[in-house]
Amino acid sequence: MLLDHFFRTKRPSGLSEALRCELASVADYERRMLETVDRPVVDYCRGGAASEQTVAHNRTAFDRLRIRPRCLQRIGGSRSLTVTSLGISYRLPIGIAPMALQRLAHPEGEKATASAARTFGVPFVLSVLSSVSIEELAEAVPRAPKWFQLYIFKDRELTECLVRRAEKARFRALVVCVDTPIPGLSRAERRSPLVLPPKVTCANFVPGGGDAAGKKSCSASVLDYVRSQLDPGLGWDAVRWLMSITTLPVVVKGILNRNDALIAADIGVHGLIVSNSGGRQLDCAPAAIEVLPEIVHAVGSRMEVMLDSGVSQGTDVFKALALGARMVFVGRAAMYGLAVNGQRGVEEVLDIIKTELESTMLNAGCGTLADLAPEHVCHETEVLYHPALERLRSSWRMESIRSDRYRSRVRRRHEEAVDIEAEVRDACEESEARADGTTERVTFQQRSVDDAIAAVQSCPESQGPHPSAPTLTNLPPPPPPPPYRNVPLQLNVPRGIYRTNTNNLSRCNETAATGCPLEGNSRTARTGVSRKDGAARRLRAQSLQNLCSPESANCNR
Ligand SMILES: Cc1cc2nc3c(=O)[nH]c(=O)nc-3n(C[C@H](O)[C@H](O)[C@H](O)COP(=O)(O)O)c2cc1C
Repeated sequence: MLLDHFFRTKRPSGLSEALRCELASVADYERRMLETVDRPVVDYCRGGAASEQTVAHNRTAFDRLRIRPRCLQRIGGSRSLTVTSLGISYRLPIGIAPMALQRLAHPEGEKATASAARTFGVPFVLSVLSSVSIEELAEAVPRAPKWFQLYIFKDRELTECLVRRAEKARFRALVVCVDTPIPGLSRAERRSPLVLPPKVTCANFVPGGGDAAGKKSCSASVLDYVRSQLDPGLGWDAVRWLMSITTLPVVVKGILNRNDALIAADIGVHGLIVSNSGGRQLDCAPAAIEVLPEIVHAVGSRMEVMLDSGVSQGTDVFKALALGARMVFVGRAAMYGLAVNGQRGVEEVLDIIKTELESTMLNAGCGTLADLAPEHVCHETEVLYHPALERLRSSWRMESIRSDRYRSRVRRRHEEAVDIEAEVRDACEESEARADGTTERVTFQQRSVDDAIAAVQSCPESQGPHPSAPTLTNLPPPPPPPPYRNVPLQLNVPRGIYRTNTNNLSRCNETAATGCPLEGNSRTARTGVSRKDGAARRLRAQSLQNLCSPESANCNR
């Protein structure tokens, strides 16, 4: 009954085509899940530790990375996404992360998720806190590529027993979670505690679910018992111990620090998963994707570095793989699919992510996983604060300031008595501020882009390949700009763009004679001044200017 209450009747038995069309992304599945299961289960699936900053941060950290495509890469016909991990070949570089108590989301629980993983040829990691036991799962989905996640409990006998059961059930790897010295603090759970329905329990710890392990506890508070077995006193020797009792490859999950990664490599673990457990353990931890590059840099050549936390779309997978992850795991994304439509839902979620990954790869110029490289990803700040752009910006700022000065002088000229002497003085000062001998002003775009490229080429960072500007530095020198008089005057130019253009001046003359349709023209037709003949040219420009001024008798506006 209680189980029915949790799996409310809202769950569709099979998704209609129309409904499936609405589910085009993992976010759609998340929204749909809200209507499918009860609030405490929603909180259990979506929630994180304490203020849930890490949960949010996992998302924003991915969003702040930009994908920098390469073009015309001669992408061949082979589009395989196959990856080899821990000696086994998988069809996708995506796995399903361990998640406890999946029968809360769907009656089939872990069996459905593992079946979906088998369909897609990806690894499924069974949580030690699963609601389907090791043996039950192995029997139900014998051919799914299965890994087993465990904690090293206070009771080592219990831990060893679980390892033996996983080995016997032909699991392919052990994933030891090291970021959980105590259970995560969930505020949502504190507000509305999750009451497990009788049929949903930690199946590995109840009689019938196993042998010695089951005898340790069969009370209703199995979960509490398992939680009490978490050991904050563990050290790296415990991982060494685990490796000593099994022949299965050991993967350490929950690494966020390069020093820990180095220790893991030193003691010879086979792989690690850079993870903050989806923000469910330490609030305010860094996003996994943020620390991935430093960890890959530290130990990537010595072991397989994988990642989970925050992966919910193909672009996330692309970014993680480009930054050096061998494989990524999805947690909540799979759980949402499971809650909405069981095995089918998980398959659809995997299909969405796979399709998005393929599309991202092709659009970024990558035909195979081997083509993905760090050059394809950069942080948004690298784009926004690149030295070349800084030059561009400062150039723009200066032009704007000059432009404002110019405009305010024009206003004054029309509103107050014009002090020609002061104007001439101003013009001279302005021309002094420019490089000596400059008699013409070029457009903002031309000058600042040339400056920026020159700056990048001369700055020391650009001597070697600059990670964020490889193409800019490799560019041949830009061709000389076209002769100045050939550049047509732009009417809707941004503030600060003026130039000498006799054609336009004469056009302005013509329009002035017939009635000036565009006052803006007059603003752009300004003559530059040099130190020598600044005053004279300035005066000439001003008289032309006045022809088109609003006060001009020809401009009836
Ligand atoms: C509902 C739920 C239960 C989880 N249970 C476990 C668990 O039993 N053991 C474990 O190591 N990680 C557990 N995790 C963490 C996942 O393995 C994984 O690190 C995390 O979900 C990845 O982040 P993502 O959900 O943003 O993809 C759980 C995550 C969720 C969402």
